[in-house]
Amino acid sequence: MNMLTEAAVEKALDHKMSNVPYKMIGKDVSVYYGEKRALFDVNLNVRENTVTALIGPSGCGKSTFLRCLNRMNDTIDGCRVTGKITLDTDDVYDPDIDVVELRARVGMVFQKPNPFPKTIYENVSYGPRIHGLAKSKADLDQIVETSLQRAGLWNEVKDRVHESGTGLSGGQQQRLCIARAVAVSPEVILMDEPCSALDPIATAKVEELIHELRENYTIVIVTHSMQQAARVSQRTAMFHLGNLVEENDTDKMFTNPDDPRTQDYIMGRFG
Ligand SMILES: Nc1ncnc2c1ncn2[C@@H]1O[C@H](COP(=O)(O)OP(=O)(O)OP(=O)(O)O)[C@@H](O)[C@H]1O
Repeated sequence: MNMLTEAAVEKALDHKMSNVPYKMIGKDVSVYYGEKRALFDVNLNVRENTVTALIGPSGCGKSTFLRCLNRMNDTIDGCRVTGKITLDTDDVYDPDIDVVELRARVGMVFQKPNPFPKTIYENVSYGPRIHGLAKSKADLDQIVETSLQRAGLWNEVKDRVHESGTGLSGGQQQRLCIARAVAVSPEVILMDEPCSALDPIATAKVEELIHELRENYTIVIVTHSMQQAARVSQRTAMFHLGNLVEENDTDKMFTNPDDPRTQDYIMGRFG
């Protein structure tokens, strides 16, 4: 298949996004930090094997919504979430759900690469070990290798997996964090501005990786970069002042959005 045909197929697939099933459903999601309300009845669904970008001006609630998806807001004192979020058929906020298990199914990559101050091997093998995913040392070795391969890092580190993860470059550290998230076989990966601390070359590598990861995982990414949202995502959701303004196929959002606030934000008129 030549490049043109491939691009045409990709485009056609993008236009069929409305047929892609939902992996996560957010219904009437509101979030309060003490008295302050940060999200207002957000209805946003995340499609399977799709990259969904969350955009909007600073403080509009993108990270707050992202953190609802794997209950990371539980760790913030005074934070209260109402509404309903499901992962497949499971209620994410069911009091009986095992939150550690949930966060393995819905992994997270943060803004600043945050490897543990341990070896590359230990960074990637920690999750599989605590979740009992490997029966033997050989199994664990295999998981580490596959995860580093999926994160596009294996070739760069295969001769030094027993050296410190913090000795890697910023971009390599972020790919190590992606390998660490991938190692526990998540279904969804949440990324909160994963490239904001990276230079353009490292950013391009991570973006390429996000594109590849979509084959096996559902991805939700918060980004301040309109170019990045347009490059990596198939669906885009625009937030403003705690409200979901619009959610649509990414190419429609960037060419013919339904809401004037989306148009203004994309054109750099506010935010
Ligand atoms: N831990 C917290 N305690 C109190 N208020 C918070 C907390 N985290 C976020 N907020 C408030 O909730 C609102 C939404 O913040 P959030 O970080 O979700 O926005 P954002 O769109 O991700 O912003 P940015 O693009 O600047 O990261 C803001 O008004 C913010 O001040």
